[in-house]
Amino acid sequence: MSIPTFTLSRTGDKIPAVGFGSGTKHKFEKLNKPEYNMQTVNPNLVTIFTNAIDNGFRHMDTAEAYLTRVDVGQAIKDSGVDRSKLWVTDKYDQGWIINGKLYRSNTPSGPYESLKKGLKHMNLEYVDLFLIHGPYFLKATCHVTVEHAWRQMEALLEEGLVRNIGVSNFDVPLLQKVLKMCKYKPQVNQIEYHLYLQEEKIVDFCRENDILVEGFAPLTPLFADKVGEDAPLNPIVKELSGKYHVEPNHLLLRWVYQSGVLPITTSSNVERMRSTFKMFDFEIEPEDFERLKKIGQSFHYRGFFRDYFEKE
Ligand SMILES: NC(=O)C1=CN([C@@H]2O[C@H](COP(=O)(O)OP(=O)(O)OC[C@H]3O[C@@H](n4cnc5c(N)ncnc54)[C@H](OP(=O)(O)O)[C@@H]3O)[C@@H](O)[C@H]2O)C=CC1
Ligand SMILES: O=C1Nc2ccccc2C1=O
Repeated sequence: MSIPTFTLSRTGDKIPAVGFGSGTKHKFEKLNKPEYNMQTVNPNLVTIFTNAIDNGFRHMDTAEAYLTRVDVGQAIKDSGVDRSKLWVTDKYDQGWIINGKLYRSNTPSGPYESLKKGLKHMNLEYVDLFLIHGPYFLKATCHVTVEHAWRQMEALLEEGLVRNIGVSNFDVPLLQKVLKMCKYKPQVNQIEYHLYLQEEKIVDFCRENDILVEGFAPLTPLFADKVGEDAPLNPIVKELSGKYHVEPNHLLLRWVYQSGVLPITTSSNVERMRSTFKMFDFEIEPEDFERLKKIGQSFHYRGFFRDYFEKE
């Protein structure tokens, strides 16, 4: 099975067009178990990530903040897949404010030291993509400004320890700040993106600047605990899943992909992992694509980083 790719503008590197996340539920599987930490593997997670690779994923998404670097590294080793055939994305933990609570960075000195640690924990010589994870550059979270952090990202690039650099959860003003001072532009911005959060301003800005958008939480419209029982897409998702003979998750992933955004999804379920790639076996017709888009725009839902993005 060959997975479609997106091409990054500066290097021409080809990134598999769907990624497997080791954050969200897996992050909590690590954080909530005091017997594990960022240096010790959780065998359950290694099994899940190895299953993902065994069942076709070639793009793994991890982060310092997830504590799952070591589990992803072990899964890569256990899978036996050649390193050159896998895409690995990692992220620098600059610290957070979530629901008003402050979380300090794991590496306040910045991305340089973070990545060095990460390579050790993953047992890798390089990562394909390294991102600044979030927009929270406060004295209380880390010791670098976003500009200092970006210089460190560029140093990692020049040393060959990372093949591409980018950001995550950056809005337009923060992207502009980096573009103004950078030697190498961000290649990627990973943001929350789904039918109920289409982020047109950020996506258009990224497109104009050759920055690939990756979308996390692409399946959000499926979850009644997030969007409610009567969310407006429910009937059309049912109708079109029937029309295209796919499951609702395939339709949602396909919509993200067809909109030019690379979805980062995850699962612990082997059957769901295996069937994810059905998203590449059909095409949503333009009229259906637009109907989904329009109905999606009639409702707003953001699951992550409301403190930052919904402050005004
Ligand atoms: N940069 C950032 O700040 C962030 C990055 N991320 C990255 O994105 C990744 C994915 O994020 P996430 O929000 O989990 O993505 P998704 O929207 O893909 O949701 C994944 C969840 O959906 C469930 N699921 C999958 N398929 C189905 C289905 N057919 N029906 C019902 N439930 C289903 C999975 O559970 P099950 O195991 O039961 O299949 C899993 O818990 C993260 O792991 C992380 O790597 C996420 C958040 C923030
Ligand atoms: O996957 C993630 N879950 C999170 C929760 C809080 C902050 C960042 C993240 C992720 O990147």
